[in-house]
Order: sequence, then C-alpha cells, then structure tokens
Amino acid sequence: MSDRIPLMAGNWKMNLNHLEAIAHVQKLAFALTDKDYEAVEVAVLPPFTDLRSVQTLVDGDKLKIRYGAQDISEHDSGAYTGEVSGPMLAKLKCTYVAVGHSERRQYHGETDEQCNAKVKAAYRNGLTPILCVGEGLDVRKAGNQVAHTLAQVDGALQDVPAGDAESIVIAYEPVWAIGTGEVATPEDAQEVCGAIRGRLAELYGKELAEKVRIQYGGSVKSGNVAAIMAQPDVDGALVGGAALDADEFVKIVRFADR
Ligand SMILES: O=C[C@H](O)COP(=O)(O)O
Repeated sequence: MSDRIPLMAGNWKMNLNHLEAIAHVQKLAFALTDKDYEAVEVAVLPPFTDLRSVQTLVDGDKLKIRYGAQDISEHDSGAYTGEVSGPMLAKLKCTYVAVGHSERRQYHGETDEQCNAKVKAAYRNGLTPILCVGEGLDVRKAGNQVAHTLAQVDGALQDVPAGDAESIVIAYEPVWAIGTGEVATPEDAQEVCGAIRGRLAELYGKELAEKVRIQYGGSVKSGNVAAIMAQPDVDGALVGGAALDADEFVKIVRFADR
C-alpha cells in the first residue's frame, strides 16, 4: 500500500458558468465530509471565468476542496491575446493546472515542447501541473500505447529538475476513452500507469517515482471507479463528464456506486 493520497479531480472542460460553478461547489462542500478528505484530495478544474468565484467561495467558507485551471500560458505576461498566465492563476490561489490535455493537443495543436514550457511555467509560479498524456485509438490498435505515452512524459519533463518533478501529477488518459463511454480496463490503465512510474524511476530515481501521483482519466464513473482505483499504480482520477453532476462526482470521490 503506497502512502500517496489519491487525487480525485473534476475537469469541467467548457461547462458551467460562474453562477453554476458556485452552486456546484456548494453542493460538493455540503456533501463531502472530513472522512472523505482524510481518504482523498478533491479538486475541481473550472473554466478560467469561474476561478474567481470558486476562490471566493473556498476562501470565504474555508473549504477543503482544491481548484485549478485547465490550461496555462507558457509566458508569464505580455502580448499573448487570449492567454492566461501563471501569475494570474497563482494570484487566484490555484493549486493545480492541467497541462497538455488531449483536447488542447488535438484542437490547439499543443506539442510536447509546449507542454514542457507550460510545466515549467506552472512550477515557476508555484502551481502543480497535472500533466495529461495518453494515446489515440490508432496507436492503441498498433499496440504502441506505452511507447507513445512515455515519449509524451519524456517531452514534457525535459530539463524539469527533480525538486519540481516530485510534486507533478500525471494523468493517463487514453484519448479513445475520453467522453466516449469506452473505459480502459483496469489492466489497461495499470499497464500504462505502471510504465509511467517506471519511466519516472529511470529519470529521477525510484524514491521520487514512488511519490508521484498518477491518475487515470477516460469515462470514469461511480460504477467503474473502484476497479480502476484498485490498481497499484493508479492514484486518482481525472473525471470529465461525470464530474458535472455533483452527486455522481461525490460517489466517484468515495470510489463507490452508492
Ligand atoms: O479530463 C478529463 C478527461 O478528458 C475524461 O473525460 P470523460 O470523463 O468525460 O471521459
């Protein structure tokens, strides 16, 4: 049994406006108990426009729920229209920021080099990156999921020192399982999550690798979370669609279909 505290995070993607965000976080706060927070860490990743509202609620009511952003600029300031910087997210007391989500890679052409720059931008500003990696269906069908995913890990961690890397969260999200209802089997998830930990051990040593939390993401629901969380190298879930329903997300946080 590892002493890694699982991180159960809801990635809201482009859903819930700031008023809906307040109602949603209030529901979570009402349902989650100290017992839940002893077992897991709970976080939400709302759209940028919701972060200030979520911060005000979390600060005002001293909630234990953490929050973060879905993306970060690789630059700290300047003429980058539409971007949101690390210092801005830090000012909003974000704990986490997702980097390299497959939807960023797919729709915005984000490369491993950009992910690397974003990981560094996160650390530069005191934020913890949730680095998202994972293969598409073609790669999976060809049986190259491990090599593909480890190459993404290598690319994003280029020149990231151990002192930073030890706090990273890595989310393994097979693209073919995102929003499709197709879930990787627990064994599929373990295969790649275990390989990621192995690569971290090669890059930074076994001790550091044992500290890093590796999440699984892709159609996680209350009905399948327990089997996925039972895998030795799965330390949490990055939940998309099912995280938009507060009751369902609370069940997922508890690894329970009840
Ligand atoms: O970031 C979350 C993942 O993309 C999973 O999304 P999903 O749970 O809707 O499949």
